[in-house]
Amino acid sequence: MPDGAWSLFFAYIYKLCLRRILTMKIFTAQQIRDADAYTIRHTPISSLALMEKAAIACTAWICRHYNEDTPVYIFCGMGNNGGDGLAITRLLRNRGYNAVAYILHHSTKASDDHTANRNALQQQYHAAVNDIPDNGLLPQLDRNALIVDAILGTGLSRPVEGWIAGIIQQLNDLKPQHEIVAIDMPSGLQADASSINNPVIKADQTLSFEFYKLAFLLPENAAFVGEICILSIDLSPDYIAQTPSRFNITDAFQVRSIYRPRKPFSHKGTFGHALLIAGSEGKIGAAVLSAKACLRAGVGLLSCHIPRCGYQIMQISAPGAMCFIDEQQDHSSGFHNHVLTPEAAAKFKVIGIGPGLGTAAGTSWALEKLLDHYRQPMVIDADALNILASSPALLKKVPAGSLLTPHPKEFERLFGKTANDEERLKVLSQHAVERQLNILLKGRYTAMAFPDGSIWFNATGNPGMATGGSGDVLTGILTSLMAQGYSSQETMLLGVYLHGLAGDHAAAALSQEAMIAEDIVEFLGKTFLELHKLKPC
Ligand SMILES: NC(=O)C1=CN([C@@H]2O[C@H](COP(=O)(O)OP(=O)(O)OC[C@H]3O[C@@H](n4cnc5c(N)ncnc54)[C@H](OP(=O)(O)O)[C@@H]3O)[C@@H](O)[C@H]2O)[C@@H](O)CC1
Ligand SMILES: [K+]
Repeated sequence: MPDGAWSLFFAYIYKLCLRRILTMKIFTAQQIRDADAYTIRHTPISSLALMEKAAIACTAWICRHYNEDTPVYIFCGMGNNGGDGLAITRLLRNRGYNAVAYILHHSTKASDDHTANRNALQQQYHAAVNDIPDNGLLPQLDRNALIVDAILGTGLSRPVEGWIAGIIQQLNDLKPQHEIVAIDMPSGLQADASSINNPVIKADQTLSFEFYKLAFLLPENAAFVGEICILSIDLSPDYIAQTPSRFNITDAFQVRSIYRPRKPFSHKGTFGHALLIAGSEGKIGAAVLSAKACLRAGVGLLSCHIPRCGYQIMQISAPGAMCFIDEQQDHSSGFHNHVLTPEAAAKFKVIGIGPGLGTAAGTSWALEKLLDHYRQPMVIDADALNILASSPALLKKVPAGSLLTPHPKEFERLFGKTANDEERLKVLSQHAVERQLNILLKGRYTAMAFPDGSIWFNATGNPGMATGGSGDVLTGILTSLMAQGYSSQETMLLGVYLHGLAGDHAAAALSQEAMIAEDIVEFLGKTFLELHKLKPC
């Protein structure tokens, strides 16, 4: 290749990598509007051309997923979201689809780009433009038609009510006979605030421009957003790089840049010695799963502190793990003894505690003693969190930098109930900052709060992972990564990503229904191999 071609090629790859890194940011609706305005000001693209780019990307997506026989009804609002819908109608018509736009007059004034696209559509396909006046009725839809929701996007300024709320309700009632694809946002959904109890379109698919919106990642909005596809429209990388975002989402490239492949002269001492305190009578399985995951995730040495009843089970199930056997038969109450002196504590690079631990009085007492002596960051999960939840004084003793891994119920026990998911995120972040802890709130998009106030979301994983023991596996992975020298933040981002991806591989091989927690452990190897193959950007 000639020199000029090489430099163009490298510039293209650089831009791709940069874009990947930048689109991990989750912007507010206002920031998205600013990105739009900045792009129009600083690059040779007009706002109408940007809308055309967005419409081309949506049209291509629709054509990939629905054939030309599908009647397409595109409901458009009066702003630029509606403008997108009008442009999509024209582009679908150009490709031979029977697409018809219905403009809902919820406002007396249309945006400039809406008007321009209305005129363009009308000029080319006069019959494809229909107006529904304020208080007007929806048309009768053909069988198996596709509904495109281009009513309201990021310009939503208040909860929807009245006539337009009724339209949203009627469109939702047309499911499941008709699928709904939402353009940029399901109409009625607020990008940055809770939409609980508001009328919102229930999309099967949301085609979002450039970024995830915070609302997409909140469990309370799952029924509105459906599947998410992020379509790039080349918003200014400069704006994106310069603009701070409190919320972010991890991706493979970022995780790859955290992951450190092994050097040829490494030995097991290089990868740390972890102490896992887990298990009680009837819950030794949790300890085993966690231990297996810890070993599979690459720890150098693993010691497990378990009650007497678990000794043989652990040795047979996870022969790679060493065992400390508690004096108690059915629960542990002597694990604090490992850290009574700084020399003893220094033996372990990290302590992971909680899976299947139980909340016996002796266990609570030992946890308090452990926290009195141990000042290194720990991984704290399950029953250890439940013990902390029962004693605010104990929670205060958790070493700074520790990693807490509550599921929503445990979170509520620790930090109280909240009215909605937006408030829950605030509480999550507030505790991470005030207590200087890393707290990950498990969910479809696990939210990871850092002590600096930022929140990262993870997108790997699937509903098949909602199975007993999945959390124990995560604790094992996190403990393993911390033992190998990853910081608490690196551990959270990398560990949660790996756990989800291993779950995705397990689901692909076995189905979401049939996969069990052990399978997540089994597929960790494939996940590491996949990460290894990626080149860090
Ligand atoms: N960002 C980008 O880079 C790009 C963005 N693009 C697209 O632009 C979209 C944003 O467009 P936008 O700003 O015009 O806002 P939009 O969502 O159409 O709504 C505004 C209209 O709704 C009205 N309205 C508001 N609230 C209401 C309510 N509760 N109930 C009823 N009406 C309500 C409001 O009128 P109002 O009544 O407030 O005077 C106004 O008429 C974005 O989502 C994406 O699709 C792409 O084209 C390309 C690049
Ligand atoms: K929409």
